[in-house]
Amino acid sequence: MDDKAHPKHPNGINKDVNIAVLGMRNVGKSALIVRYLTKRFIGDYDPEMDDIFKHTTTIDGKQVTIHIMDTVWSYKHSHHQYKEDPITWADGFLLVYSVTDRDSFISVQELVESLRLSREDDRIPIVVVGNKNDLIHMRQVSLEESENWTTEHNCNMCEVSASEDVESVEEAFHTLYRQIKIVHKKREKLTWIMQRPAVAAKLQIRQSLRNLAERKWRSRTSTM
Ligand SMILES: Nc1nc2c(ncn2[C@@H]2O[C@H](COP(=O)(O)OP(=O)(O)OP(=O)(O)O)[C@@H](O)[C@H]2O)c(=O)[nH]1
Repeated sequence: MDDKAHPKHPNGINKDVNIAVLGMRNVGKSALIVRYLTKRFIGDYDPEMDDIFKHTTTIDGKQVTIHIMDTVWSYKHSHHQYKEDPITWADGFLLVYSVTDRDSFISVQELVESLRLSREDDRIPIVVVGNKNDLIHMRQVSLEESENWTTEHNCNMCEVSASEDVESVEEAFHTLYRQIKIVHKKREKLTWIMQRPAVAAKLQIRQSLRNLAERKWRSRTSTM
């Protein structure tokens, strides 16, 4: 299943998409990934199983390839040897909590903040997923609370059950995929604009003027 082939677009932007699944222990990260890849729910997983999966599927009528990384909580302090650092590797993040575990929801909130800080990007694609919504009697986090928090912090969210529902799990991954593609398209457009001769010339002139102004300012301050 593991295949690291990850072709680059001529302008350096990957055509494939990398998704890292993060969240506290026992929230159902592996269950969600297996459900998405195989449409099946498996109760227990081999903790040593491969941590990057390649998946080719059709989204919005297009055939696409997604690489999905399963992680171990807390990946930074665990002894698990990642081939890649999920923070720099991923184009987007699926942050999972369990609706039956308030601490796991708090940890997702912390993850949102720390991912945005470490990637220095407030618009990094993130989808927050509340798993195990089949366990109604054990619920500790309401849908309303989660929706309020994610709206306030500008992320998409959904509730799913890896054990009972295929569609909502698929929708969570595909929503994130679409967000990533929007970011890629914007970046592609920007690269294209920057490479146009007229724009490149303007930028060069602007930079030369800036350098000149800086040199003048330096020589003035050094003679004071
Ligand atoms: N009822 C219910 N149980 C679930 C669901 N998803 C996962 N589980 C169970 O929750 C437990 C943890 O699931 P995992 O997928 O191993 O969780 P994880 O987040 O990958 O855990 P770590 O590998 O320890 O980080 C297992 O016993 C699963 O069977 C769900 O949607 N509903």
